[in-house]
Amino acid sequence: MSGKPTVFIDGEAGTTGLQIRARLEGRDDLTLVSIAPDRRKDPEERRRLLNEVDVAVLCLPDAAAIESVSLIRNPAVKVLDASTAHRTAPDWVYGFPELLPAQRAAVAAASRVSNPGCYPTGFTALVRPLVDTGLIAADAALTVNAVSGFSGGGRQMVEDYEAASPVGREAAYPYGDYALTLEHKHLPEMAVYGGLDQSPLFVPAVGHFKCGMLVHVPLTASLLKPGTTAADVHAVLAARYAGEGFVGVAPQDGGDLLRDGKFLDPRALNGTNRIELFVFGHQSRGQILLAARLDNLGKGASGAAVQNLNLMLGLPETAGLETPLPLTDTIMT
Ligand SMILES: NC(=O)C1=CN([C@@H]2O[C@H](COP(=O)(O)OP(=O)(O)OC[C@H]3O[C@@H](n4cnc5c(N)ncnc54)[C@H](OP(=O)(O)O)[C@@H]3O)[C@@H](O)[C@H]2O)C=CC1
Ligand SMILES: CC(=O)N[C@@H](CCC(=O)OP(=O)(O)O)C(=O)O
Repeated sequence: MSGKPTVFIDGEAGTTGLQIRARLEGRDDLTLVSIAPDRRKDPEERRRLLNEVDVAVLCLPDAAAIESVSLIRNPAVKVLDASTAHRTAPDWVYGFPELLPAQRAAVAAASRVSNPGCYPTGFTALVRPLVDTGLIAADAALTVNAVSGFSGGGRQMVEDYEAASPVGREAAYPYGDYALTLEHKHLPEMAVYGGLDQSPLFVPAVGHFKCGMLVHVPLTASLLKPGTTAADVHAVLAARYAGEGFVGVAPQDGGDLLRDGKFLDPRALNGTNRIELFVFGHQSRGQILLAARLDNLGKGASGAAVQNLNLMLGLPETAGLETPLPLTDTIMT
C-alpha cells in the first residue's frame, strides 16, 4: 500500500453506511472514495470503485453484499461486510477483535472480514468466555431477550418511526417483541461464535427510541456448572476483557452504571463504540442475569466496522473512535 489507503463504502447512504462515513470523515490517515448519488445502485460504477480501493466496506442488504463481492476481481482489495451474508462463512474472519485471544490478529491479517450482528455482539461477548471456561456447557439451551432501537431495522423502519412525532411515536409504535416464529438471521452466528452446539431461543424487541440496545441472557442454576456463583461469572468476564478499551465489565450488580441505582438504560452508550457487560445475581436461588448494553449502530455496526477497518489497514485501532459521535436527536431519540 503506497500513500494513504483508500476506502469505498458501498451503501454509504444507508443507516449503517452514513454512520461509518461520519466516523471516517475528517480523518487524514485514509481517503474516502465516494460514489455519485445518482449512480449508487449502478453495478458498473460500483464494480469500478470496488476494484480500485484498498478496502471496500459493504453496508448493503445481504443479496447486494453478495453481488458486490462477486464484482471484485482485484485480489488486493480487502472486504469488510456489515451484512449478515458472510458471518459464518468459513473463509471469512469474524470481526469481533475482543471475542477470542487470537481474533484481533486474525482480523488484521484477513482479506475478508464480516462485521458482527448487533444482537450477537452482546450475546457472544457475554456467553463465549463462560463456555470457554466450562461455566456454561456447549450443549446448554440458552435464552436471549433483547431490545433494540428502531434504527436496527434500517432506513425503512427509521422512516416509518420518524413519520410519527416523538410524542406520537410511542403510541404508534409501542414496545413490541418480534421474530415470534423463533427464527432470526442472527441465530447461526450466535451459536457458532458463542461456542454452542445449538441456537439459543431468541426473543428480540424494538423500542420507540432510535439507537441503543440491551441483550439479556438469564441463567438458572441448571444451565451453569454446579456451584457457580455470580461472582465466578463476573470474574471470568473481567479477566477475559481486562485491558480492552471498548469492552467494559460493570461492577457486580451494576454499581453506578444503573440510572437512579436501578434502571439499565439501553441508550447510555449511544454514539460510542463501547459495550458494557453486567452480571446480576440472586445467591440463594442460584439465578444469574447477564446483560450487555451497546449502541446497535455503534459497537453493533458502524463503530465495530471502523475498528475492524483500522485493524485491516494497520492503523491505530481506536482511530476515529476516541470521542463519541455527537448525541444529536438523530442518535438519541
Ligand atoms: N441497522 C443496524 O442496526 C445494523 C445493520 N447492519 C447491516 O448493515 C447492512 C445495511 O443495513 P442498514 O444500513 O441498516 O440498511 P439501510 O436500508 O438503512 O441501508 C442499506 C443501503 O443500501 C442501499 N442499497 C440497497 N440495494 C443496493 C444495491 N443493489 N446497490 C447499492 N446500494 C443498495 C439502500 O438504498 P435504498 O434505501 O435506496 O434501497 C440503502 O441506502 C445490512 O446488511 C444490515 O444487516 C449491521 C448491523 C446493525
Ligand atoms: C430492530 C431490527 O429490526 N433489527 C434487525 C437487526 C439489525 C440488523 O440489521 O442486524 P445486523 O446486525 O445483522 O445487520 C433485525 O432484527 O433484523
